[in-house]
Amino acid sequence: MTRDYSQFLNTPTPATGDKRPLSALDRLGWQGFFSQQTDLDEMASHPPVRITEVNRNGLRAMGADIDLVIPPGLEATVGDWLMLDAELPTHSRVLERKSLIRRRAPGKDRKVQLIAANIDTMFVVTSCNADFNLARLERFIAMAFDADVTPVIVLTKIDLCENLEDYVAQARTISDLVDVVPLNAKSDTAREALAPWVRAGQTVAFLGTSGVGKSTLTNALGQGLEIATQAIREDDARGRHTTTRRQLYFLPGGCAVLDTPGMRELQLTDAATGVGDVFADLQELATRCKFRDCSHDSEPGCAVQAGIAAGEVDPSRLERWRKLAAEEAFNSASLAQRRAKDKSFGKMVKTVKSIKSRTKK
Ligand SMILES: Nc1nc2c(ncn2[C@@H]2O[C@H](COP(=O)(O)OP(=O)(O)OP(=O)(O)O)[C@@H](O)[C@H]2O)c(=O)[nH]1
Ligand SMILES: [Zn+2]
Repeated sequence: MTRDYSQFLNTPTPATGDKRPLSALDRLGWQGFFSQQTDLDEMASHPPVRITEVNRNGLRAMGADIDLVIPPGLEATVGDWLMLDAELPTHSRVLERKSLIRRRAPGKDRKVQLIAANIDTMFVVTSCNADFNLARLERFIAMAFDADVTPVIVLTKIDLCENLEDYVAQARTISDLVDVVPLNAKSDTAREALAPWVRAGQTVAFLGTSGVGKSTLTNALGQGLEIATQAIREDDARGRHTTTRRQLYFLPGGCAVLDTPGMRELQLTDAATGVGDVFADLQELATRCKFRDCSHDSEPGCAVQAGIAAGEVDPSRLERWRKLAAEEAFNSASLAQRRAKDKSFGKMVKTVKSIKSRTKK
């Protein structure tokens, strides 16, 4: 007997003009991508729940009429969808992710940490002032591409800036695939400007350095919900302030907003694909260099240098590509690779020290 799954398997992402009432799952960000991974039987016995919060007690999971805390032990992160095993919650099945933002933990063990899953849009926020930095924007965009998240560049503080066109033009040089949205985060029009991405059933996040307007924008979307100020700050062992909570907030219109400090401090790691996507034009050009390991410096037959000579390639962009690729490679290096590097670095330091001490004597 074939069962008719069509009713729930075709859960389209609600469109802007869609007046259909939103189900509890819609509001949590349930999409066709997830329903395709399950069936009615499983949904009945193991209902879908989304991880909306990660804290010390475990993972908070919400579904239709479900709100529980799963104790630590499940390899899942905020934004994940699970098919809940009510008896043994830590054995719940984690659904395949639409997108995943990870990072390597700083410090010795360099374990990969899951930051957030199933984000649809990442607003990369910068302001039209000294914060604006093309290299940093490119790095954030590369991260988004690598995580399979759609990046959108948001330029804030346009009300305080005189040469807006310059900023917009520069931001547009980054990638043809990325929209650029200039706005005043404090004005009533901010919500409207982000509306194409902030839709029911979608999950969005803000990324950017401190003071660029992420909280202001988050609050603008929430209409006075004071979302971003709800994060709990605690002192860590070293007396620094850290936000221990990572949380998804749900807007009245049915869109989820992620607020996590981890997102704000992302280092570029394991994002070689993303870097390649941002600099796709240069990467393509480089395939025509004479040598496969061309460093695009002074090698003969370098197609990239030829592009610069012909005025088709911006030399500063090549420079940023190099730096970003190097940063990515360094941060993504395995512990063993780093140890090897550290060893040779350590040797060098020793040599320098012994030379110094000898010359002192
Ligand atoms: N005039 C103007 N002020 C803005 C705009 N966006 C943000 N601000 C102001 O800039 C300051 C910093 O904004 P926040 O929203 O706190 O910045 P943030 O990115 O959340 O900063 P962190 O929480 O430190 O990461 C606040 O005083 C805002 O009112 C803007 O578009 N125009
Ligand atoms: Zn080359």
